[in-house]
Amino acid sequence: MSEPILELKQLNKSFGPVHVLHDVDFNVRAGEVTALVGDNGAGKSTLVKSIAGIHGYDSGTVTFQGKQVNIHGPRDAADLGIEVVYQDLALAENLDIVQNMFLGRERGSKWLLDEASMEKAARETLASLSVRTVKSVRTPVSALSGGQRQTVAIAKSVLWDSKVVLLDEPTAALGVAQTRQVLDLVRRLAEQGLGVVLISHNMADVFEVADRIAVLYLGRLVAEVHTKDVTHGQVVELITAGRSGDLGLARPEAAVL
Ligand SMILES: Nc1ncnc2c1ncn2[C@@H]1O[C@H](COP(=O)(O)OP(=O)(O)OP(=O)(O)O)[C@@H](O)[C@H]1O
Repeated sequence: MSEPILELKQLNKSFGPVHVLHDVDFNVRAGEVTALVGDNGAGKSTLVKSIAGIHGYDSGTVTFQGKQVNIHGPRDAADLGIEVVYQDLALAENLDIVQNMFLGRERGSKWLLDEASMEKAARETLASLSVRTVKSVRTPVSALSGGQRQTVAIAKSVLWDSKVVLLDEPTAALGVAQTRQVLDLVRRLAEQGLGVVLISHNMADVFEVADRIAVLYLGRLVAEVHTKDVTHGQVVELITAGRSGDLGLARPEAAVL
């Protein structure tokens, strides 16, 4: 079993009087896809935003590549190589793929921002992820399908030597074929050695690509299990009830309670 690249311990987060995350332990492992699942309001987005530095956490520790780190803002997360691909994707419609992939990344770039090198880097990144659905990197985002947009947003997140990528419902708005392409891409990220976190409500997607499943229930991490050790039914039970009697009896060692 690989050591976690990112390890959260006893994380707590409140918004005013609302205690959202309770002593959450959560691990991300390089080369693996960890699905983060839980009902609406369970705290998935709050956990991801804590990791991404969008908002802080009140207590707990974050260890990255074996060292304890502080993530106080998005810059801290980006400097560590932690990237989040949000559902709204934050792509600029009127700009092309290359421009979007470099948007907001002007500072401290490893490439001088001349058009030719940006275009080359964009093309190479898409090629390294075996993305073939996008014909030209000069296509404006407004002309791309939902799946292609998702692909561009994911490729953007790995352009900068990322180590951990968190994907918020990447297939939520996609059709069957596009979902297929994005799930393939999610697997390839892990195969390239990244630690991948997939937030999803779709059990079929989760069971298809995730190596592990972490379940949040009312702000508590109630289980972290190997996908191969559980059934859909057990995971649904963990999501809806915070426990699975079945799992408890059959494989007490599988759930970290
Ligand atoms: N900025 C905020 N201020 C106050 N409460 C918040 C804030 N952000 C989230 N919450 C509360 O935290 C809880 C968890 O919300 P969160 O969005 O993290 O859940 P989620 O698991 O991502 O849900 P969903 O699947 O619906 O996106 C909810 O009760 C929500 O109302």
